[in-house]
Amino acid sequence: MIKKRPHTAREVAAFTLFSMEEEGAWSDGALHHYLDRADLAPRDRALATRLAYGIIQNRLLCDWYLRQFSKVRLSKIAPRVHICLQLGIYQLALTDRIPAHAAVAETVTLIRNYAHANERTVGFANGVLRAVAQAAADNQLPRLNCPDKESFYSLHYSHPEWLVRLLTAQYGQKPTAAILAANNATAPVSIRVNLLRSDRDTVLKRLIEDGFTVHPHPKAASMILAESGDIASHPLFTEGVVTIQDTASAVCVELLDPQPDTLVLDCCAAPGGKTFYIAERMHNQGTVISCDIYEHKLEKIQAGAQRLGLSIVQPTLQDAAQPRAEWVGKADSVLCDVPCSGMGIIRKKPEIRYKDADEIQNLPEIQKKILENCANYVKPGGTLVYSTCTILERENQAVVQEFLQQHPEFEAVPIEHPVFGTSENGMITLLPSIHDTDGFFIAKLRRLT
Ligand SMILES: C[S@@+](CC[C@H](N)C(=O)[O-])C[C@H]1O[C@@H](n2cnc3c(N)ncnc32)[C@H](O)[C@@H]1O
Repeated sequence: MIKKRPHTAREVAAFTLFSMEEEGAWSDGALHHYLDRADLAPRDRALATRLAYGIIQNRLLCDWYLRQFSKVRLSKIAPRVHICLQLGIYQLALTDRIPAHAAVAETVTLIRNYAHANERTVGFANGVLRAVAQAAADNQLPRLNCPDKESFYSLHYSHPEWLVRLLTAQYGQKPTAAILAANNATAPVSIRVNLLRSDRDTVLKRLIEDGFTVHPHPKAASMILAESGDIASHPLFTEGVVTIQDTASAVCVELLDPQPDTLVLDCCAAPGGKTFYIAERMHNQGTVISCDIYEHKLEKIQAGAQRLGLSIVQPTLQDAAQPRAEWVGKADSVLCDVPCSGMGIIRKKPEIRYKDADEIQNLPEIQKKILENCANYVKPGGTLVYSTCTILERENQAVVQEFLQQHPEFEAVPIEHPVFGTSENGMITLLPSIHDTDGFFIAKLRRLT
């Protein structure tokens, strides 16, 4: 992290982007780190947030504009200078409320102060930004000229072309455009009420009294949607009355339908969001074995269970791809919420879209191994749910279909849920563009023998 204390919204945004580039920091963690240190007025906090996320959400488009105006190749521009130029171009070309002179002057100041730039580089950046500002003022910004719809969407919505092509092959052109647009929109914060401690109406009333803009989810009975406010700092959160959880995750647990006094195995459980809802739906009666492969992540499960008063949760170190003899045939319900590419949660973590395509190529192999192994823990008549927070079929339907072909002892269970509707083949994909949730896949299976 950058040691200096940021003093302006643009410094917070720049430091956040530098940390992501230089240390691989996540956008939300880095942004909050610098916002906490900056002590900005609410308006400037909002501007810093908008700039940081705006650049991540529009990086490819900003670079395209930069290429049109820069005589220097992008690969030859130093990383911090490049980030500052993206910051300037975003303000000049893609927003309409920020005065151009402030965008140019403050970007040049950032380059001078934080990008280790010499006068020649500062002059180059100044020239590029002034040219963009002039073109924007004259309504003469270059128009995207792309050979096909996919390459146009890729630039227009700043998603890599391989991802756009994959989504188009799966969902079609128009639905893909809607998904990409939804990925760049602001997601509401969704809150789930711990029904062991309160009820939705009471929580809604309290949050409204405390100045939050909240309303009940129109289709998910357990959820509240908040448009603003820091729920995690509210006493209702610290006292374990509410959890921040996407509606799609709640739907996943509702389809698993865990019952009190049963044994549930949550095989890839950290940080524990679904485990907590499972234990709440079991009225804190029975056992939830909550596994993860990383020991340090088990502490998060433990802390969350304690906060919510859930004593039946047992955080357990276990590789879900490796057999554990004493669990075979014992569980009433098994949840495999497997590691995935995360291409459904771009709305919340915008940088996920830029993951290396090769790095996520082998995920289906790991996912199949986990499903294959954890299926052995389900007792006859028991339920197996496979889920991911991605919308790529190769990690979803393809994994489950192959599993079902090889395991006639399992059958798909038709799904009916108010948030999604019905699915005869036991598989559903929730989409930000349709369901206003994270992109999420859920398959519900039953063990016959
Ligand atoms: C999608 S996240 C789970 C989210 C969690 N179910 C929740 O609702 O909060 C996947 C988790 O699987 C864990 N994981 C990855 N590989 C694993 C493995 N082989 N066995 C068990 N856990 C694994 C990761 O550490 C990560 O915490």
